[in-house]
This record gives sequence, C-alpha cells and structure tokens, in this order.
Amino acid sequence: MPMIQLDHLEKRYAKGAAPAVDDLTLSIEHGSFTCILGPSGCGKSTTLRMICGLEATTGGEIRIGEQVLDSTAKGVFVPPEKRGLGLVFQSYALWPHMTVAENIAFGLKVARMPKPARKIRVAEMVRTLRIEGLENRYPAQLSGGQQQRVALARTLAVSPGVLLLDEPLSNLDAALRLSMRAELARLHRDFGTTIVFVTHDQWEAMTLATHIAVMAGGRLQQFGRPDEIYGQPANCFVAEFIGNPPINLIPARSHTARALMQGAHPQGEMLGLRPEGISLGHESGLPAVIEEILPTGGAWIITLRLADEAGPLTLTHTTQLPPRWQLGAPVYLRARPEALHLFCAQGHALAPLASRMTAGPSHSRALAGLA
Ligand SMILES: Nc1ncnc2c1ncn2[C@@H]1O[C@H](COP(=O)(O)OP(=O)(O)OP(=O)(O)O)[C@@H](O)[C@H]1O
Repeated sequence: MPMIQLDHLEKRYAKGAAPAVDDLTLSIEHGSFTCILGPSGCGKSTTLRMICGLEATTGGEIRIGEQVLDSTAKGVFVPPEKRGLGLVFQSYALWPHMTVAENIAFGLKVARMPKPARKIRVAEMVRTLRIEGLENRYPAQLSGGQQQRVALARTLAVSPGVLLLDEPLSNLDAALRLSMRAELARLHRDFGTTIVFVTHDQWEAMTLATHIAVMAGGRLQQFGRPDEIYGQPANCFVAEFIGNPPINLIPARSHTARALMQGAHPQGEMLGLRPEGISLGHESGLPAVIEEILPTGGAWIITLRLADEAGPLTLTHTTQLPPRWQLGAPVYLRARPEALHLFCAQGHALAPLASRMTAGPSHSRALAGLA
C-alpha cells in the first residue's frame, strides 16, 4: 500500500476559476524520495499544501496509509497538526526568541517528551545536521544555510513519518545548495523517511529523487524514476523541460528527421534528439557544419548547422571529449537510436524508435540519400 495516495485531486482557489491542481493521481511509496517538479505556477506548492492540510482540496481524496485525510465527497478534513507530517518551507520560520537548541526541542516539548530524553534527542539532531557549537545562538545570529539545517533538525527531531519540503534550498548559494543536497540524500538514506520535495530545479530533482512527478498547468505530465523521465519522456513537454541543454526538436517530416530515424518513420509530428546522443565523425552520416563551440568546464556545447530542404536547421550537441573541430568545419553526424524520441501532433510520445531502427547498411543508405 502506498504511503500517500492522491486520488483525482483538484484545487480551485475560487469558484469558476481554472484549477491550480487538476485531476492529480499519484501514489507515493513508503521510504521514497519524491520530487514534484515543474515550472513556476504549475501547482507544486498547492499540491504539497493540500497534503499537509494547509489548503483544503476542492475535489478528490488524500490518504495516508488507510486514513483519509481530506475528501470533499466524504466530508473529511484532518487538520495539519493531526496529520503527523514534518514540514519545512522555503522560509524556515524558526522561533526568533528561542535558541537553536530550544527551536529543535520545541516539537518534543509539545509532544511532552521528558526533559532528559529531550536533551539526548536534541544532541543527536545537532550531530546529524552538523550544527555543533551553534546550540545557544538565536536564529538571527545564523547564516541562511545554518538556519536551514536548524529547521530540518527541528522537523526531523519528532521523527515524522513523512517529510514535506517546499523549495527548502532555494535561498542558499550554489556551494551550500550542493552540500545541503548531499545532506538530504544522507538523511533519506539514514532515516528511511518518506520525503516529498517541491522544486523547479530539474538538476535537484534528478540528483535527489527516487521518483519525479512532473507537473505543468496543474496537471501531472509524468511520474516515474529519474532515468525513466529522462530516457522515456511521456510527452514533448517533459522531453523539453528535462535536460540541459534542452532536447533538439526537429519536424518529423523533414529530411533530417527521416534520415535520423533511418527509414523507421511512423506517423509523428516532432522528433526529439538529446544533445549527448549525437556523435560527430569525418565520413558517414548527415553533413553539418560546426557553428559554435562553448566550453562549460569539463564539457562542451557544440552548435551544428545542417541544410534541410525546408531551410537551415540548428542542432545542439554536447560532449565531454575536447572537440577536435574548428569553427566552420564540415562534419558528419549520427544519432544514437535511444536518444531519439518521436511525438505525435498532441505531443504524446510514440513507441520507442530504437527497436524499429536497423543498424548498418540501411542507416548508411538513409543518410547517404541526404549527403
Ligand atoms: N492563495 C491563492 N489564491 C489564488 N490563487 C493561488 C493561490 N495560491 C496559488 N495560486 C495560483 O495557483 C496556481 C498554482 O500555484 P502554486 O503556488 O501551487 O504553483 P507552484 O508550481 O508552486 O509555483 P512556484 O514555483 O512559483 O512557487 C498559480 O496560478 C497561482 O497563481
């Protein structure tokens, strides 16, 4: 049984308004680290706020285990403090008049844990979150990253079954974000806590999550493991949203797309090609010209220009090998079949192309036809 079940969840902030969350069904497994990912305004925070009870749903149902937390149809709404969930929001909301130790102990005190046990638990949290030496400081005397750790320590101290995090790293600088990400991954490993994490940062989601729910316009676009989301995007939106630099999108009827698909071109509207799925050579493949080379430290982004019957086409290629080409050099490109994704006119992914494509002579023929 999933830990958290969202069934056809809907949230309209005003009667007649477009839903901020629309027909969202999601099963969050026990012990998973689920990231809700999507662009600004897609309904991520609203979803999290409905799970924790800060917002009531206007349709559908939320369950934790067998307990219904919110159901308009059943007339059930369990208030946030009775849901047994740990929350950390973007603004850390530490008590300013309490020291770090008092902040961490707060929830334990409310739960009436005896003082000696409380002291032991606070010390344990201070060690786990690596904030030793800060116990007697007040929040105003801490850096953003330290406040973040205290907020996490305070939440984890009460051993919540589920930890809900809403962009908790967004106020941190790049280096601190990286170390806090590692810390969150470690906490997830060590505590086995089920974590639901809201972010608009695909890198954060890809590196931390066991599962990613991609949302757009209030609707779930895809739910799966990070490698599935990246390797088998369900639609054009997911394919474009995940991946940096973004996937190349080529009209499927163009000569270039048909050559890349090696003759295996069922009905399709757009062909996606991941930048790292391109390889460049001197001899066979699609003719192109090196237009730009951008070093990014350890990797290079290469812009390629191709002549297609419909006009010039630009593709992005990434490589971790130092490029051997000069600007303007003629090259021949090939694409790994697994890096190709075909989408229909409605944007849905069509069956993977890799299995339909034959390696070898037919590929060469298809490409030669264009050369
Ligand atoms: N209290 C509210 N009253 C009315 N509309 C709201 C309210 N909160 C959010 N919305 C609207 O609901 C939609 C979803 O907002 P939400 O905050 O859930 O998105 P988000 O994906 O978390 O965005 P961001 O990444 O910018 O925080 C948006 O169109 C937003 O304007």
